[in-house]
Amino acid sequence: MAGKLTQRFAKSSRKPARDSGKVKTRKAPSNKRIAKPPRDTQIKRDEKKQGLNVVGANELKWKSVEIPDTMDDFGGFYGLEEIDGVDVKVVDGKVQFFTSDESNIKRPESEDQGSNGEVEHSDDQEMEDLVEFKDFDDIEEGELSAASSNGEDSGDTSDSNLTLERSEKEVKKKQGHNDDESEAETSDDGMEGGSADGGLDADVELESNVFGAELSIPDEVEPDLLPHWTETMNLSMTTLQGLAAQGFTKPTDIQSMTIPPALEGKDIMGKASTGSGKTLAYGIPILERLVADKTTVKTTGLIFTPTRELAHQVTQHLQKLACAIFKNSPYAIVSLTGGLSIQKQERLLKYDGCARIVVATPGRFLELLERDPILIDRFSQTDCLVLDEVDRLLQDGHFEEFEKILKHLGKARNMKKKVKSEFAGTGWQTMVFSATFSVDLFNKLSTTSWKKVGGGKDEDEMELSLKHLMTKIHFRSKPVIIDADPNHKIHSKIKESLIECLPTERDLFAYYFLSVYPGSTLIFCNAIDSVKKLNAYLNFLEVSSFQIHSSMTQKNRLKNLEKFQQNVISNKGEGKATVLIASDVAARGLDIPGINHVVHYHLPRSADVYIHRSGRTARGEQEGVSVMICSPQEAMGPLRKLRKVLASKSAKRHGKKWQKDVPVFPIEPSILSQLRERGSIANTLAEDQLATRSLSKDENWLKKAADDLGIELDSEDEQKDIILAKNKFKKQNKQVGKVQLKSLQYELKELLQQPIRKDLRKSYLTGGLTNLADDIVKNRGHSTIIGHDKLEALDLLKKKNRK
Ligand SMILES: Nc1ncnc2c1ncn2[C@@H]1O[C@H](COP(=O)(O)OP(=O)(O)OP(=O)(O)O)[C@@H](O)[C@H]1O
Repeated sequence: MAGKLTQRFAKSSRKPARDSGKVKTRKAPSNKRIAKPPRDTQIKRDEKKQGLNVVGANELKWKSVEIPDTMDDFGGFYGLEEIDGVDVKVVDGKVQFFTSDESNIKRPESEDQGSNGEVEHSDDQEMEDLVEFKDFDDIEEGELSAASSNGEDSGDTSDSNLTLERSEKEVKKKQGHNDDESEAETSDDGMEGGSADGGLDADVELESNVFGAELSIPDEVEPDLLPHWTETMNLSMTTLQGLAAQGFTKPTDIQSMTIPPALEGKDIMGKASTGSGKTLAYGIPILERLVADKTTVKTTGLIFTPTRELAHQVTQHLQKLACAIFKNSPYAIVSLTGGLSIQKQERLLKYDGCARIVVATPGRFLELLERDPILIDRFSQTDCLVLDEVDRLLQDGHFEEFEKILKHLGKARNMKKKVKSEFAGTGWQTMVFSATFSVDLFNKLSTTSWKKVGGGKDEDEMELSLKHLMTKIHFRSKPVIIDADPNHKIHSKIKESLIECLPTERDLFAYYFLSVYPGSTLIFCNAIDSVKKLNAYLNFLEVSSFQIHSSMTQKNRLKNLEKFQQNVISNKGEGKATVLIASDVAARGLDIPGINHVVHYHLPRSADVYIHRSGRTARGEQEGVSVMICSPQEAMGPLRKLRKVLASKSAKRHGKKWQKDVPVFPIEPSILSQLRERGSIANTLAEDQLATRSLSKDENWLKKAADDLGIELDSEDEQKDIILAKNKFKKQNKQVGKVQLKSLQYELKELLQQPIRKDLRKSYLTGGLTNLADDIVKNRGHSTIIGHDKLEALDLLKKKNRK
């Protein structure tokens, strides 16, 4: 019987591989899931006899489904389309549509029709339907099996989980949503989102995978090409190819200490500094298991991360490692996170060969398990469980979700054990990792009493943390404890420093730092409001600045990460700063290549956050700078505590003063004074911009609420609500009139055109102490400050440390 079909219309704008002919020439994999044409044709003929038209998805006249504005969980529903009077059948794993109602079919005038009225499909058309289906979130069974099991081309490999859904955006636009300003996912402070980059084009798609890069994979790797790997561990050719493709010639400390026991199946508790390669320390053992497990299609490894970005990044990292076998299988290693369509993820998980390794955030993973018990069964058979950034995963909020996940999977696993002995295992291998295990680090820096949490004074920090972990995670036995860098809490390649200033001058000092030390800088703020304000401020000062915080939509977060990275490359040659301003959503795990400086606009609330934030620089073999902007009040309390917690054991033993631990960053007053005026105007403009946006949002919200309630709103109602009125008044106070706005903008423009000079000296091109002309010709001087040396913040701090 014909029913009502509902389809999620979410075409990727990426060009499918159809043109290349690769899809057409795809061969069936060994499990023969590709549709068999003869039977297919027979069914079409039978249906025709019954007066039914067999049509492609593209030829149906889908109608948009109205979604009520009040539905807040729009992630999976915007862009829904439906149709009546169409029957759908799966024939040999291929979806077919049948309808007797001609009005359901789009008929372009030029289209050829066969004598019986059936649309003749060319081969190309059929292929288009197949590709379209993948993009509709509905994936052809044979196609996926083919892609994932034999590694042949499955079309556009860039269509990963990061793919954006155009129609979703279009519908949102129609409904008056600005992407950058929509969706408060886990809003810390209840504030609205803001323009990500002061006018980011909402139609811009992600052009590349944010964390991805093209690799050239060697066909074979002679073991003696990677002796550092092959001499100490027995790795498959697949892994060696992945390592060689990325140029990783030797394991990092945490990798050489972790991989051998992990390959033996031991549970691991691993600690190593930020940026030291922990992802591959657990990724390689999982890949080795997967390569050895040729017969099954089960999920070999289940990896949990606390943030979505980190899950996507880990996925990319493992995809690169496994490039030799999964080069063209974008779904073999997948991330399951919130912020992206749950329906798509559910469909994906139904196919054999997909999700051999899963990287998930606990919230979305639990949601998926609770919607489909079959998934509980499937994931309970996994071999290996990893908790990346375990200390964060087990903190409030996440832990309840994680505990439920463990309960579901554990129960299913035990049941299997009783019923079918071949499924019985001794439990999965568990590996947990972080750069911060010490309980001390988690104490809030702002608390007045400084208490050491934990047991005896001399008890090892890792042992203490393990006790804590053992109560939460069920290891099979006591795990192997690995501490790759017991003497350092902060990565030894990070040079720390401190800028003291008044709380109201943070913006100015941040601008100073960026002006004198251009490069790629990641600035962390404690509040989303501050992220938005600083972003607007820097944009007015013509600094390339982007923002990322938890009240932005997931895709805008990823988009801004991508834009930041693109700008880092283009600005580098010109000696200009590129800035990413972030809330702590970006503090953990993110591996953004080439960050030169991390600036703590506010001191973080705990020492572990400080370590993770700072660790966004000095990744892998690189060095980096971490600068704290600190008010006198912060210096008295939180900073003191922070330095005490971070002090190395030897410094503590020698009674070294915490103040000497971190050098003060040198500031040149003459340069600062030249930045003051422009900074002040930018500040007024930024406040005006944010207040105006916020007021217009409030107004829309009030109007909508009144409409929903069917009441008429007049300005007196607003006046009566004291909080509303106060808020409005506060914001209005920050606005400047149109005329003043124009004049300020003009003034700022003029100021920005004036060059900044070292020591406010009148410098002459060929005279004076510095020969500017010579500097310019030899590209020696500072790119924006006349008469100033080109100096890296890192070199400056190294010199200072030596002194
Ligand atoms: N053996 C290796 N040789 C060279 N570079 C490596 C090696 N292993 C990993 N890397 C690189 O080092 C960087 C940091 O790796 P990774 O993200 O795994 O660090 P991490 O220890 O997990 O950091 P965090 O604690 O901040 O999450 C990455 O860019 C990665 O590609």
